[in-house]
Amino acid sequence: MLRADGVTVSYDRHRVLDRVSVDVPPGVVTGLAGPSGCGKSSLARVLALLLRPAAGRVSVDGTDVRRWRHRAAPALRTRVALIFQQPRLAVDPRFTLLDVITEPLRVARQPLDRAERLAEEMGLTPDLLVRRPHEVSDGQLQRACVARALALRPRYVICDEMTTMLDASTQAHLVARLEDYRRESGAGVLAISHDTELLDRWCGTDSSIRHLERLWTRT
Ligand SMILES: Nc1ncnc2c1ncn2[C@@H]1O[C@H](COP(=O)(O)OP(=O)(O)OP(=O)(O)O)[C@@H](O)[C@H]1O
Repeated sequence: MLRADGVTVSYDRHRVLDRVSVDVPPGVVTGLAGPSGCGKSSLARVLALLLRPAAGRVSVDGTDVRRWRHRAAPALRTRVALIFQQPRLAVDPRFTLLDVITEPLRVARQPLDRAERLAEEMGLTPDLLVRRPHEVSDGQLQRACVARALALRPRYVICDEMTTMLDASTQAHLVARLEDYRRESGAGVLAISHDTELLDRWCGTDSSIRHLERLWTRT
């Protein structure tokens, strides 16, 4: 279980999350809905060990997180992957798409051959893999970011408005690939969106949609 327990986040003196708790169990999709600005991305960054909360606890499979960002224990950090809303802000513009996908494998000193299979599954052809971000569409770049997120076989995948700026067919393709990964690996997915219709479609019957606003008034 990936768990945030009573998490508070403030920027300067502005409190955006006030003792929020959320559980992301393995194996299912958990939906997280809420209007723009309510703190969904902040919670995503906390759960991905990228933002240290002012208060509260985060644990990954029972282990409390004590260090954050680059100081976080690699064994915990690599267990949670985050897919961002805007892929252009999430990649190094000098990288080719293949570099984007292999980056976590290189950092973890793991064999790079998995990258080609991931690229193929994401519908990225070899001619696209040698291009840089400015030479591909948003949808193609987001496919590379999803492949990168899955490279180290994370136990939890957080999708923060992953498909908001993409057309319906790219959106359906990315969701289908993540569903393949979830079923095959038993990973837990946290799907974050203001689009509750998308969450309804994605989460189906074996999952729950939580409304962040409701969560924080309850805690
Ligand atoms: N690094 C930051 N510094 C200062 N304020 C921030 C920072 N990041 C977010 N905020 C503010 O915190 C609040 C919550 O932002 P956050 O991005 O977490 O919300 P969100 O629900 O994901 O919004 P959206 O759906 O529009 O992406 C907003 O008022 C935002 O302006």
